Amino acid sequence: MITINNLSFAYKKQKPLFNELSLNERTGQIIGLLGKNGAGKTTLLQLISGLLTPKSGQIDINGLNPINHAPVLLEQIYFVPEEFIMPSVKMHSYVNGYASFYPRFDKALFNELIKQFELDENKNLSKMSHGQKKKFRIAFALASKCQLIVLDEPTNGLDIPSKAIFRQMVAGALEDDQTVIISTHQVKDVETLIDKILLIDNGQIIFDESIINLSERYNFKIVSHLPEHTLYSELNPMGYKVLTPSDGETSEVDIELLFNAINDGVKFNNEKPNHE
Ligand SMILES: Nc1ncnc2c1ncn2[C@@H]1O[C@H](COP(=O)(O)OP(=O)(O)OP(=O)(O)O)[C@@H](O)[C@H]1O
Repeated sequence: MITINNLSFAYKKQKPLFNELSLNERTGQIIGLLGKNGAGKTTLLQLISGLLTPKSGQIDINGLNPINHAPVLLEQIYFVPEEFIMPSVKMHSYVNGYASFYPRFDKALFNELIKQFELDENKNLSKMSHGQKKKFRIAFALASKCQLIVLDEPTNGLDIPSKAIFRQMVAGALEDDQTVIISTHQVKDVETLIDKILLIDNGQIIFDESIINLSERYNFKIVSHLPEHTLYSELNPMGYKVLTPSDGETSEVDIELLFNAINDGVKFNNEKPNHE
């Protein structure tokens, strides 16, 4: 559904940010896009959403190039930026005006989501707090039922209960034909949600792996003594957080540990472990 071939991009008077970046993602996944500050996550999301134009290379979303702004594609992409300004209108007026751009918009779902987020639909959007505005945009994005939902740092500004509600909403509100890309540094907020991890560095996707494969091939554990086959470890109040090849048990992927291990140069392979 999302195919990127040899994408190159540079901001004006800046050195190239992406150089021949390629990517192929099937429909129906929740993708976590990770990377250090300035790696280009927001820029890549904007390119995918048709808000920026590549210098060269092709982006293809459901067979269409987002930069052509075809209405049939625009009505299937919803992008929630990290920072945004809301107009001075009441929530219900905004929804009445903008929902019609999204043919699959589900008003009942929207009402349910704003109830869960404890938002008041009679409130003026411009007078909402940062976290409330963010919750409104997330609720609108999910209710849009767009085939591609792009969320840039969605949990920044959300209070602790809202982060859990966010996870439940995303997990519960999606159809099989929807793909969600979440760019975040708050990996704990999405750890139980995402199906795969993309890691961007130096203008390239340097890691592209499903959570299920990672949990089959590697163990992420807290131990008091370093095991023999430790690939990467970090000191922890309980001893060590360690990454090892799988011993046959599956363990939940610790994305922060994984991220640090990749940055430390640990090599991950595609082979399934043999425990016979
Ligand atoms: N409008 C712009 N003009 C020029 N340079 C820009 C612009 N927007 C971003 N950049 C630069 O492009 C690079 C990538 O920025 P981007 O915001 O995509 O990174 P990011 O991975 O989302 O970063 P962060 O994690 O800090 O949010 C940075 O070096 C940034 O300074």
